Amino acid sequence: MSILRFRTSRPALPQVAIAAVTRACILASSVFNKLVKNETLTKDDKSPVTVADYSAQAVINTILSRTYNDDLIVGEEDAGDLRATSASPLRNRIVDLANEALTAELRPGERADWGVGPGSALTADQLLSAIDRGNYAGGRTGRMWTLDPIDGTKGFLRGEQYAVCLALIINARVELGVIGCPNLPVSAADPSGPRGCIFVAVRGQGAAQVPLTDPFTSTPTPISIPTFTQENLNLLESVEKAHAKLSFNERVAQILGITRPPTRMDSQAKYCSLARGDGAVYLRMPTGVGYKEKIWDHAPGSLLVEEAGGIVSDSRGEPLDFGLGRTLGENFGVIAAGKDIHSKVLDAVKRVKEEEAKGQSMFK
Ligand SMILES: Nc1ncnc2c1ncn2[C@@H]1O[C@H](COP(=O)(O)OS(=O)(=O)O)[C@@H](OP(=O)(O)O)[C@H]1O
Ligand SMILES: [Mg+2]
Ligand SMILES: [Mg+2]
Ligand SMILES: [Mg+2]
Repeated sequence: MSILRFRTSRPALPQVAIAAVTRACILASSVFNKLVKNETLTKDDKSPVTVADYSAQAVINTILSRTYNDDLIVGEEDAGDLRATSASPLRNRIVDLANEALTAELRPGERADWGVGPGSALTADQLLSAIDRGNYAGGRTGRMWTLDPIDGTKGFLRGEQYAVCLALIINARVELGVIGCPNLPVSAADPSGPRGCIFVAVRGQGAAQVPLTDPFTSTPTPISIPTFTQENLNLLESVEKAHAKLSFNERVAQILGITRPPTRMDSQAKYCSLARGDGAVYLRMPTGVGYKEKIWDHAPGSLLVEEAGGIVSDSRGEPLDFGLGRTLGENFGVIAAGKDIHSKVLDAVKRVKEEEAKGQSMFK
């Protein structure tokens, strides 16, 4: 196949990343309607993973490998559990789904030399190896991709928000972020209107949204964080209580005089909503059980917010460090907000931390 040969001229970066994310989004939304019980596994950390997570990672890693064959990938999933003989029904389903997504007809503006389209099917072994190309350990130097094939798997299983998330990191700095949100309304002003958005951010070039139905030929809509009035200020936060300390958020909201209820949604759809002004502050504080945040859960979202004019930091005000490996290191949480609000949130967060420390010392 010509697409497997080494290429001397590489295709434009965002287009390939958008094609990969779009195909994975279509795969995921088609799986949702047909998902049956034994197509979800529980990983060692007790979190769920479905045939959609595995096949989306296989599809995106395959496209990246065909177009940028030297690139390293830090991906969430690995194919270990799929290699057991007992996993053959699951494996077969993943192979079918991944090949269906890879070989689907080209869409307007899409090109076969991006590694997609009819004739690009792979064997089970090739697809399992593609999943395992995501096992890179990450680090401070060099060029790597980070992939969360389905971010918010629990949201996906509930039929709510989830996101396909891909970022390019060079020397620990996120240079490109692409996030696909199949269930997110194209316009928050029309929540029952059309759904499915792709968000794209390129460092130094801004942030934009394109519809999932026509990502290549439609004109991208630039997005930026607006100024919020006190009445409109609100928090964006996790749905899952085990993922973030929501009681902490409540106290921060009280200090900031926020009256509008929080918007709870799964996945990096929170960063996307913030970047286009559907919510004012994404606050994610550690629950205290020692969970380390993963780079694929924040890399594209953080660039999207920065390119939309916002600031992303941890709860000390330090930038997120994407050069530490697969995780962000010791967990100090995440604060993302527009430039004018971020410092106020940071001050409120510091105050709540002090209150908590005092509260704890009273009982010593
Ligand atoms: N214990 C714990 N603490 C903090 N975070 C955790 C924890 N467990 C999981 N995760 C990660 O949360 C990702 C899901 O995104 P959110 O937490 O933002 O959304 S939500 O909680 O589902 O609403 C989720 O991403 P996916 O695994 O891709 O779904 C996890 O990476
Ligand atoms: Mg997961
Ligand atoms: Mg995730
Ligand atoms: Mg995931």
